[in-house]
Amino acid sequence: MRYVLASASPRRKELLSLLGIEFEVIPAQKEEKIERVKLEEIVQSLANQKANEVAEELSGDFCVIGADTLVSYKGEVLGKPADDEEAFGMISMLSDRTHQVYTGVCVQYQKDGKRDEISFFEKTDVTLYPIDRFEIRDYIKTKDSFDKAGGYGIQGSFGKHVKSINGEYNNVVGFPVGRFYNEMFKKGWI
Ligand SMILES: Cc1cn([C@H]2C[C@H](O)[C@@H](COP(=O)(O)OP(=O)(O)OP(=O)(O)O)O2)c(=O)[nH]c1=O
Repeated sequence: MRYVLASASPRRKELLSLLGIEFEVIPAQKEEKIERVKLEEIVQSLANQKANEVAEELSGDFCVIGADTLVSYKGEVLGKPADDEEAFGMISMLSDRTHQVYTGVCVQYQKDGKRDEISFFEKTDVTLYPIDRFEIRDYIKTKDSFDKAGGYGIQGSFGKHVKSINGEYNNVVGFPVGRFYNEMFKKGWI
């Protein structure tokens, strides 16, 4: 099977590699559109748009994987911060509280001319210790914020501010590899 990851995220590439399958990377290029209200629907719709965009370019047998990660705190949806100030605002809001990280995954699978799909989301609760403004400034100086939903990366130096998580860790990093593997295994696609 020709496995294709429709994502430019280096974290997703690393996480999918854990499954030991050979795959190509063809990132989706278009700006995704948010048309839903519930976060679990938004991340699945965005993942769907990414996977479909790449699948439309392919023919024959393929298995295209798209994913999207967003952070949510009390109804506010946080994507990637546009600049340092926005990152500061996001991390201040998340400090000393519990927020949710949602990743939507969509798999477009085509074999012998038949198309099928998997779509799911995973939610992980993340609780942070209190972080003061000097610590936030120091973190933002590392430039680790800018390409990450919510303005932080749990896998880097920000890890010292994480008190607890409830749910799949890799979901926070951008790809719930455990859930993905199990969904794929049930379908016989891996
Ligand atoms: C919360 C959090 C997010 N992230 C990352 C995962 C995602 O790469 C990113 C959210 O952006 P996404 O838009 O989901 O993905 P992307 O733009 O990196 O890649 P593509 O659209 O091509 O698939 O934030 C972390 O690495 N660590 C974290 O702790």
